[in-house]
Amino acid sequence: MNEVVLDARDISRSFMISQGFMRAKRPLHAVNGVNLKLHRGEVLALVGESGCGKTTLAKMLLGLLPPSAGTLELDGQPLASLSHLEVARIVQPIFQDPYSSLNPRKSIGSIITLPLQVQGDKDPASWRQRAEEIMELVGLPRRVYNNFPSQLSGGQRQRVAIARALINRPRVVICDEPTSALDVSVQSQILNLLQDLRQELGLTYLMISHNLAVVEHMATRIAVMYLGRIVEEGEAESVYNSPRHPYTEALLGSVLTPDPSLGVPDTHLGAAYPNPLDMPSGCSFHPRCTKMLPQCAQQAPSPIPTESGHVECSLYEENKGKMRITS
Ligand SMILES: Nc1ncnc2c1ncn2[C@@H]1O[C@H](COP(=O)(O)OP(=O)(O)OP(=O)(O)O)[C@@H](O)[C@H]1O
Repeated sequence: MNEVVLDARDISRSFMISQGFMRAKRPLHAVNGVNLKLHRGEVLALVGESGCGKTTLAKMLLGLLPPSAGTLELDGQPLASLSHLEVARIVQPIFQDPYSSLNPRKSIGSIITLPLQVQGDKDPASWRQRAEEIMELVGLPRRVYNNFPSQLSGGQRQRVAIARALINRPRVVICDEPTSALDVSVQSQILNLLQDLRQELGLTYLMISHNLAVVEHMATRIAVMYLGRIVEEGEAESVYNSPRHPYTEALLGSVLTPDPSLGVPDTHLGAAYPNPLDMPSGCSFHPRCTKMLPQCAQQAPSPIPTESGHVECSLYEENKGKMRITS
């Protein structure tokens, strides 16, 4: 369980944003100094509101977007030294929308076997057999091999996406909201399937969600992201049962507005999600925090170790390597 399969050290990614004609471009810090370790066999849930940087972080971990700063290692090797094909053999994504992530003109068989072709598998005669094996594992009947995505239900399409991701037996799977586009009745079936596959194939998951409840029964660890930073991280049970960061508490209470672009002030938190181009001074959460201290508007908190992770909040201070509440 202690083998590190993915290690992100202080990684950041910014985008230069133009705010209109004749105005200078400004950096938007989508991911801002994130440290994250994925240990073999664990399910790390990355949670946070829309726009906090989850997808940007996932794209960097998949080698699809280079970090502006920091280092990334996959299976002990610097990600920057690996080719796209090598990265794809180690880490694979499963996206949220099985309607748009599958090519409607390709048959299920060709969708599932495409990664074998891309990786230059030398034995095309075995592709169908390998596809059927993985179809059985994900609960898809063999008879759909020659069907097209439009002939399948949403749940079956997500099973196709899972089969495609797993056919080359990656070690890490990044699941980006894997059930949010599905009917509620199907969501738990897909989560249970992912859980079974993890055990059977020894997989490690990074599960991205804006909703802590969705990942509740799967996560072994939880990382809470806010405006590009991991503000709290730790063992799932500890984060659920005794959340330290006021933002984690708010997420657990599910009181956040789902779409920050709506600019709707959240009644519980008192203010809308900030514009990432105009980051608040000090602690970036302070304008919405119900427990704000006088220093929070000026001073960005440093990470403080907890029993199983860390929290970035001035309510706590480090005392001989342990955390205590600021007096
Ligand atoms: N290619 C890009 N160019 C400019 N800005 C970007 C780009 N990609 C992301 N951003 C900005 O970076 C910030 C983080 O976006 P990101 O998509 O990573 O967040 P997210 O948490 O995944 O959101 P969602 O849950 O809606 O997918 C947002 O403010 C977004 O507008």
